[in-house]
Amino acid sequence: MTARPTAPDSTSETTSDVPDAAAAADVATTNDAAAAAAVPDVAAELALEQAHVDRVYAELEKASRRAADVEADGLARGRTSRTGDVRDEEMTGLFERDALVYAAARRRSMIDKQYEGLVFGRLDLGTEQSTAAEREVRYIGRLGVRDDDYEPLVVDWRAPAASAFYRATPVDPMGVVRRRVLRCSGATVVGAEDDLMVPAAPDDLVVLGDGALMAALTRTRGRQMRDIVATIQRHQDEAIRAPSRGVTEITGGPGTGKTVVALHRAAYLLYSERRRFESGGILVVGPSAAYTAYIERVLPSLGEESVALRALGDVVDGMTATRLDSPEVAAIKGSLRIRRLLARLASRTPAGAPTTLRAFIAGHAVRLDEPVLRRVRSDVLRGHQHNLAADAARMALAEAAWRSVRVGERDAFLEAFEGSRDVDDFVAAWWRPLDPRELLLGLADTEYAYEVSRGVLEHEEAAALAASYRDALAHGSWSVADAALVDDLVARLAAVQVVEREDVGFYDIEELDNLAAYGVQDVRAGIDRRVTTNSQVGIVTPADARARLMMGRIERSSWYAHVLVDEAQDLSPMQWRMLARRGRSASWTVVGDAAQASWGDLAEAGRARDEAFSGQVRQAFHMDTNYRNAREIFDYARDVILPLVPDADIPDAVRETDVDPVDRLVDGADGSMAQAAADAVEQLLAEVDGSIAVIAAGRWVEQVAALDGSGGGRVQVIDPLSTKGLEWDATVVVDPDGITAESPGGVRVLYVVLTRAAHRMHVLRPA
Ligand SMILES: Nc1ncnc2c1ncn2[C@@H]1O[C@H](COP(=O)(O)OP(=O)(O)OP(=O)(O)O)[C@@H](O)[C@H]1O
Repeated sequence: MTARPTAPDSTSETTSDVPDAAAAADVATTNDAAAAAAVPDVAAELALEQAHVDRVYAELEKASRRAADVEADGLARGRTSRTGDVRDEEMTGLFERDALVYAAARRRSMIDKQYEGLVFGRLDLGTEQSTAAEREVRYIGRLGVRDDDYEPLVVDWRAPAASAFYRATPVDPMGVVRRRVLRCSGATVVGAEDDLMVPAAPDDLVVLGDGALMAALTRTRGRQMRDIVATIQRHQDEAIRAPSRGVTEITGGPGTGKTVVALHRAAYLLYSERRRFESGGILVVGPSAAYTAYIERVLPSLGEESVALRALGDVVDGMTATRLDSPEVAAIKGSLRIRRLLARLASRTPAGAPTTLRAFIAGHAVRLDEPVLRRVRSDVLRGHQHNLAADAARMALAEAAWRSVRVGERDAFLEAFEGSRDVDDFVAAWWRPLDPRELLLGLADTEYAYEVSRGVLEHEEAAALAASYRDALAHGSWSVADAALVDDLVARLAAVQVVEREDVGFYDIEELDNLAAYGVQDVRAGIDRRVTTNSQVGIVTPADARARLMMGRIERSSWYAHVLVDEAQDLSPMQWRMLARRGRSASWTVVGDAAQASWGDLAEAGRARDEAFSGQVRQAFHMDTNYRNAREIFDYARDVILPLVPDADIPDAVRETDVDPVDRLVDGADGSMAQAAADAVEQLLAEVDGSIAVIAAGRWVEQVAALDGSGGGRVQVIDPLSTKGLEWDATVVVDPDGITAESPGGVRVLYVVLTRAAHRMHVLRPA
C-alpha cells in the first residue's frame, strides 16, 4: 500500500497535496457507518475500534459504580478491616485509583454525547517494518481512563503521552506509523480517517480515508463553535502546550484557528496545573455576548467548566452591557484621557450634599463652611477610597471642628463630636456612599459634563458624552465602553459597602412593602421578573430606565490566575486597564489580528496592553493557515484589504470549492435590496446545510430584518461589528462600502465581515 500525505500543516511540507473539498466530502460520506458495511476493510476496522470504545465506556461505568460503593461503605471501614493481605499503601493506592477514575467518570458525564466521542484518536507506534504484535497501540481521548490493572485504555489528549498524536509528521514521525482519527456519534464509532507517517504502510496496517482535517473542515458549521481536539495541527499544538508563565501571544490572519487554539490552551492549562488554575480561575474575555454564546460549548466539550467566560460588557461583576456607542463616543470613553475626568467625578462633593456643617458640640457652636469642607474632603481622599472612608472623614471633620473652636478639653470635645446626632446626620448626607454608575449618569447633564471635562475634552466631545448618558437613560442600558469606566471608578471609590442587614439586591427583596427603598417603583402581578421573598412571591418591574441602570450591586474585581483575551486588537486602553485589574498576578494568553482592528488608536492601546502585562516574559506564536474560508472567499477578502492595509497578515487558505463569491449590483428601487437579499438567502439555503448570516450596513438593516430566523432558524441577521470571531457556512454581505463607511475600523471591519463564510458568500452592492 502506498503512503498518502498527512493533513496540511504549516510545519509539514505537504500542504500543497491537500485533497480538494469535494474529495474530502466523499471521504466523509464513505466513512459513514452505513456506507462502511459495503467496504470490508472499513467495516472490520470500525468494528475493532468499536470494541475498544465499548471497553472504555464499560470501564468508566464500572469505576463509577465502584467509587460510589466505596463512598457508601466508607473509607474508614476499609482501613479498620484490613488484614495482612492488603498493605496500607496498596489500600490507599486503590482508593486513590478509584477516586481518580470516579472523577474521570464524573467528567465524562459532563461531556455530553453530542460532543462527538470520548475516544477520538489512535496511534500505532513502531516502524515501517514492525509487525502488528510489535506495534504499540495508544488511544487518545477527551480524558484518561485506566483498566483494573492500571493500564491506560485512553490517554488524555493533554498528557505528554498524547503529544505525538498532534506533533508527528512524515518528516518527524516520532515513532508513529499511523495516526487514526475516530469519528463517533455518542458511544458509536461511525468513521475513521488515517494519516500515515511513514512512506509505505506495513502490509498488515489498513489506511482509511483521505485525512481527518479536510473532512472536519468541510463539515457543516452549526450555531456554535466545535472543539478541534481530534485534528489539532502541530503548530497549533505548540501554542496550546506552551509554558503557562508570562504572556503568550497568538497572532494570525482570519480563520487561522487563533480562538479555538486559545480555548484548547485554557483546557491544557487546567490539566497541566489544575490546582493553580482551578483555584485561581481562568477568565476568558471576548468581544460580545454573541461571541461568548458562540464559543461557550468548546470548553465543556473538553470536560472543563471552571472557566469564567465574559463578553467585554460583562467583565464587571454586577453589570451587563451590550449596547455599542457611536465610534466617536466609544473613542472618548476608551481613551486614557477620560481618567482625568473620572478622577474629578470621584473627588467632587456629590450633588445634593450639604455645604455647611452646623452643630452644637460640648457647649460650643461649631460651623464649618464649604472651603473647609472641601479641604477636608480632598485631604481624606488623598489617603482613602471614598466608600471606605466614612470613619476617616468623620475624624477629619472632628479635627477641623476642634481647630475652629480650640476652647476647653480637646479629648472631651472630640468625644462629644463623635457622639453627636447632628454630626451623624451631616456625615450621612455629606459622605454618603457613592455608586460609580450614579456618577456617570450625572454626566447626562450637558452643563455639568462641560464643567467636569474642562481641559480634558473638547466642547463637542463633552456634549457627545452627555448625550450618550441621556441615551443610556432613554434605553435603560449601559454601553460596552461604560463597563471600563465603571470599573475605573470602583477602583477609585471602592465598591459601595453594604451592612449585612441591608445587603439587599434587586432580586432578594425582603419586604414588598418597602420596595421603593430599593429603587423599585412599581409592583404588579403577572409580568416580568419573579422575586422570592420570605413568605411570598412577588413580581417586580423596574419602572424606569434609571432603576434598570442601577440594578444589582457593582462588586470589586476578582483576580484570576490566567486571563485569555480574544480579539485583543479591539480593546481600548481603558478596557486593557479593566482587564489588568483582574490579571495583576496572572499569566496571559492574548489572541489577535491587527488587520481586523476596530479600535482607532492602536499605539495607545498597545501601551495600555504592555502595562497590563507588567513586564512579564512573552512568547509568540503565529498561525498562518486559514482553516475557515474556502480559498475563493478568502481571495476576495484579501483583494479588499491588501490595497488599503498592505501589511495585513495574509494566511494561506487550504480548502477550495471551485465556487467564486457572487458580487452583485442591486438597483436603488424601493425594496430591491430586500428582494436581492431574500433571493441570495434562498439560493444559499439550497446550497449549504448549515448556518447563514445576513450582514448588513446600518441603513439596510430594517429591510433585511425579516430574514432573521428564516430557513427554520438557519438564517441570522447580524450587524458587522457583532460578527467578530464568529463564522457561518454562508454569508450575504449587504452594502460593503456602507459597512466600511460606518465602522470605526473602516475597511478592517469590512475585512472581518468578508472572512466569516466557510463555503459560500454573496456580496450585494447598492448601485
Ligand atoms: N486543526 C483544526 N481542525 C479543524 N478545524 C479547525 C482547526 N483549526 C481551526 N479550525 C477551524 O477553523 C475555523 C476558524 O477558527 P477560529 O475561529 O479559531 O479562527 P480565528 O483565527 O480566531 O479567526 P478570526 O480571527 O477570523 O476570528 C473554526 O471553524 C475552527 O474550528
